[in-house]
Amino acid sequence: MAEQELFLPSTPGKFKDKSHSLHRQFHRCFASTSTMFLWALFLVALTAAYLSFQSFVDSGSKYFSSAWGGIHWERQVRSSAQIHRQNGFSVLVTGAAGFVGSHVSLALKKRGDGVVGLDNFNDYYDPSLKKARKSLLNSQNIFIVEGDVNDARLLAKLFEIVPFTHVMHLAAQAGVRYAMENPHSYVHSNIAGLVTLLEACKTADSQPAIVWASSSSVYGLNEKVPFSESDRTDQPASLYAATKKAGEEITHTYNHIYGLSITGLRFFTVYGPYGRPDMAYFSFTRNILQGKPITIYRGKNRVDLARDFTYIDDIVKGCVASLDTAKKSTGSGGKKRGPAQYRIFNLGNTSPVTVPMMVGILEKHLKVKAKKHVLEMPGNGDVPFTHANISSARRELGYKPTTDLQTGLKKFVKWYLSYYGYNHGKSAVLKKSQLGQWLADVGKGARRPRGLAEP
Ligand SMILES: O=C(O)[C@H]1O[C@H](OP(=O)(O)OP(=O)(O)OC[C@H]2O[C@@H](n3ccc(=O)[nH]c3=O)[C@H](O)[C@@H]2O)[C@H](O)[C@@H](O)[C@H]1O
Repeated sequence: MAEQELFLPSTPGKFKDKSHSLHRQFHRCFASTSTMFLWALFLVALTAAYLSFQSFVDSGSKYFSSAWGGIHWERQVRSSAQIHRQNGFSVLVTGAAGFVGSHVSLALKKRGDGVVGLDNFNDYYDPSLKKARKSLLNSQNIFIVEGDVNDARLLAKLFEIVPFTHVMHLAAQAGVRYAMENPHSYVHSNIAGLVTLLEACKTADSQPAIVWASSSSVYGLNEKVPFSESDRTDQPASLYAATKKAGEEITHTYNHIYGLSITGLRFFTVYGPYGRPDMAYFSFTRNILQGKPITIYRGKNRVDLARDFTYIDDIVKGCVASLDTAKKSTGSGGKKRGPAQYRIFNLGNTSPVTVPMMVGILEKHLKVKAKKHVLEMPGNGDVPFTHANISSARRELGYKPTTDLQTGLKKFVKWYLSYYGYNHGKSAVLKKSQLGQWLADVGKGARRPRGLAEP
């Protein structure tokens, strides 16, 4: 009985009650489990929806933030890449709205090659100058895609649309001293961007040959002159130089593993019309015309700094000759099929000029005396001098610079005054009569500077 009581309800009611409450509990429990299940399902669905929305936004952000894509865009890319000469190239020029990039693009297009530009139009210096270069290229039917070399999807798309035979890689974060202000921009463009581009090139079927811009700054603190390609390059003085040196090693790796044909060009302080406003000859011109002082750095023991200033037209010839002599890449679709060409050349002028002498030439062409502040070179990445040995480029590329600094700066000043006018930004320091003289002496055939009445 006691046992029975253990297993049977003492009263049916009680039992009934108990079973009912158990049933209710079970029901409640089931109900709450199913509610929980439904809630969980709802939460999972919500999370999934959120995540997929996020990834849509992430992947789509490129569409939102950049101007590429679409049928019209593809048509522009195809048309720009069209070749108009026998055995011509189709070239992707990165940094096409930049100084060297715009000049090289125009030269290639002029001789009938297909050219597609790529540029992110960043604001390292006045983007309106980049827009002006873009307009110039557009007028010659060169289309510049607005985008970043770090955008792998964009690069894949471009290679899908055009079977580029060559890539002229000139997009980079330039400037030696700015690396102390914004070091990450150098890593972003000169390292990460380079790798993204090489990945796209290596995967392409067939792979393009690559010519790209390294820098004289890789010679760093070397004292042996002139600088030869076989000299040591393991003591860079700036992060800029270090990223260019890293670029040389990285391109070598892609050459070795994937069979990409690589030509690296060590440019020596390139100057000329449509140049970079951050460079000394350009900012000095602006300051001299505005009556502002210029700072001239001087090395240890009061030694003048010197550069192997190289005129843009000579550099363009070196770039084009590099494309012409580049052998094909041997790989395709990410697989190497044999050893590929790997070259490095100095593209300099072989006649260094000191910074004070460069200022003297500007003063002569501008007919205005500079207000000079001479300052001990700060330890900000500068090197005391550069001087290129170009025998290798002469032999292999037929490279022969023909413009000395006098002539090159005369052409630059002529362009500067026709582009900006003589009172770029601030009040003019040149009188109209002085300008008339200048036009007679220097600017024969030049357009009258903007905003200036006939002298
Ligand atoms: O060959 C290169 O690979 C590099 O060339 C260029 O660098 P640099 O040779 O340093 O040119 P740039 O700045 O014009 O200074 C010229 C001289 O003026 C001196 N300088 C400069 C500024 C100033 O205010 N005062 C001054 O004396 C300065 O001390 C120096 O002695 C490119 O910018 C760089 O991107 C890279 O391509």
